[in-house]
Amino acid sequence: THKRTPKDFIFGKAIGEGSFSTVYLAKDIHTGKEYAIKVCDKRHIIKEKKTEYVKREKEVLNMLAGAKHSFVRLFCTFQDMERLYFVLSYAKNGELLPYINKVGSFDIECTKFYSAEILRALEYLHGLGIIHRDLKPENILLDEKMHVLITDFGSAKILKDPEASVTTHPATDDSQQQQQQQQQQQQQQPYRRERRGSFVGTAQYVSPELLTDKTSRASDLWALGCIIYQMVAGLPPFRSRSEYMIFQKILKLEYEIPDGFCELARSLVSQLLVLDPTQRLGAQDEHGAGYPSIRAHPFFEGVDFETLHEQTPPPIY
Ligand SMILES: NC(=O)Nc1ccc2c(c1)=C(Cc1cc(-c3cccc(C(=O)NCCN4CCCCC4)c3)c[nH]1)C(=O)N=2
Repeated sequence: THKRTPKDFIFGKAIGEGSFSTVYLAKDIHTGKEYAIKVCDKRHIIKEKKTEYVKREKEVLNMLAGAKHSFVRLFCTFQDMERLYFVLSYAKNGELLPYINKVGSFDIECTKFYSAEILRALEYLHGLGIIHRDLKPENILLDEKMHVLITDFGSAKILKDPEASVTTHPATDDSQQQQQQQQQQQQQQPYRRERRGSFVGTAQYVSPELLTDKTSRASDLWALGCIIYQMVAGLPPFRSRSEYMIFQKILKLEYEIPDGFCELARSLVSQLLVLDPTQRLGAQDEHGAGYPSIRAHPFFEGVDFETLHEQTPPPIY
């Protein structure tokens, strides 16, 4: 097939906004197929010193080419003078977040199903030595049949030695960190520390170690805990009017379980929202062998993890 250009597509509405990109619904003129095309402005990426993030996203998407489901696929890339184009899967039902907001909170069957689909995706991702690092309901998409497609790997980390459970970065001094955090508050941007190799995702889902410069696959397990909490309660566990206040609550593990919160979900969430990443449920499971200790939690009683993708997702109402 010849190298595509923007002229091969009819661009429709914007369906997503990344920090350095806009995602458009687009139709391939030749096949009529719909895609999501992520368009990145070259000048902005260079100015913000984010070329590494764009390269990393393409590298991870290529590593995921063998995954049969659970992740958006990268079909092709091309560029023109001003922009880079990533032709990605179009997830017809969009992000998980509007569904949580629409129904207020998920019932237990929905929470179990979608938590299990996200866990299966993390097992595959971590099995390849990839940490997502910005997992949140906006990056969990739903395909035409309402199955999960994980997206946005711009913040991902590829562990060189997947056996290494934690990688560390030289910590910045507090004053520099606080100053940067105050800067971030004004911008209300996803909190990314502007230092070589260091970043964090989005405040509400950031694990404590991401704030103290240590990255591990357990960071995604923390985000999973936050997302399960949010499916049950309707809101994320750590909330405040500023990102800095959210970080303080995370580091103090300051969150509440509302009345009526399902006891089994509370038990699972409390074993994932653990400050020490090595003590989180699943953190001690053997690398590359999935998360048997999370699957075994009573919350997932009755879930058949091996046939999730063949199952009809429970209705969200
Ligand atoms: N940062 C990223 O990588 N972002 C990406 C990447 C790939 C990608 C991506 C984002 C996609 C986002 C997306 C957004 C949408 C969408 C946008 C606006 C509206 C809708 C929509 O109305 N969906 C119907 C379901 N709604 C949901 C909420 C309740 C009412 C009914 C979908 C569909 N797909 C996508 O399909 N593929």
